Amino acid sequence: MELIVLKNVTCGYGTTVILPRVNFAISRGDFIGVIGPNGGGKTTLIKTLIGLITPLGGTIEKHIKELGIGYMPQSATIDHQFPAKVNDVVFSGLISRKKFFLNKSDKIAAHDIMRRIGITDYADRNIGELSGGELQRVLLARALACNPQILVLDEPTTYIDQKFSKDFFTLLKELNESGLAILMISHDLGTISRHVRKIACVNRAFHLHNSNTITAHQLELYDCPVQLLVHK
Ligand SMILES: Nc1ncnc2c1ncn2[C@@H]1O[C@H](COP(=O)(O)OP(=O)(O)OP(=O)(O)O)[C@@H](O)[C@H]1O
Repeated sequence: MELIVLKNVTCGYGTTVILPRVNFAISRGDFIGVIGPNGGGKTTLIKTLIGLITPLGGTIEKHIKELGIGYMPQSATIDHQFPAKVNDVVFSGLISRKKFFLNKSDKIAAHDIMRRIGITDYADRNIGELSGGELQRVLLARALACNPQILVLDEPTTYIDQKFSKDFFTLLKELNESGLAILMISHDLGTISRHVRKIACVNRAFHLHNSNTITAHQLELYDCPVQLLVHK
């Protein structure tokens, strides 16, 4: 079942085209890794998908509910000094243009996801006091709080340690197997290959590779220079 369909979508800013004519669909149960060099357009693509940037051309069809997309931004882009408590940041994932007040069941669902991610102990702390890894967990809980149909992750594992990384991918696998579509940007092709089903190569053009393994030759064909690292 297709959740989002991009038809000839051109992504960019003002008059600057970053990705021309992208054709691609995200379906229930997809797990897509997004790779590409710095400045290739990965974040631009994701921001276009979730509606933070208006496409310069083409159409995006969305067959999802209100708050159907959970977005975990790069933690480096977050203002750590913003005076907000962990609880409030997680609950903010449930706020939309149509819904400004949370009911009891929203809060129970948000607390449940906080428990699954292991952040209940610091629910009342200010986000400015958290380590990079702790903040990343909070951002993941925020993205999942709305029980989304699509989860979009921008470099989610930058600060997290090996132990949580394992729990993190186990949780993603469980959610994905129950139908959640996941789109994950990562510079680590080893991590991508181990967890995703398809790979999107983004370098000022968009190519969808329908497998989780990719060779150096294929990366060259897609004009997508990414280092191939062997993980042991
Ligand atoms: N708000 C903006 N206005 C104009 N150009 C922008 C804006 N944001 C990003 N860009 C440009 O768009 C291009 C693609 O950037 P983008 O952040 O999408 O790349 P990326 O593939 O996510 O890179 P990275 O791996 O470094 O995070 C870059 O050249 C960047 O300078």
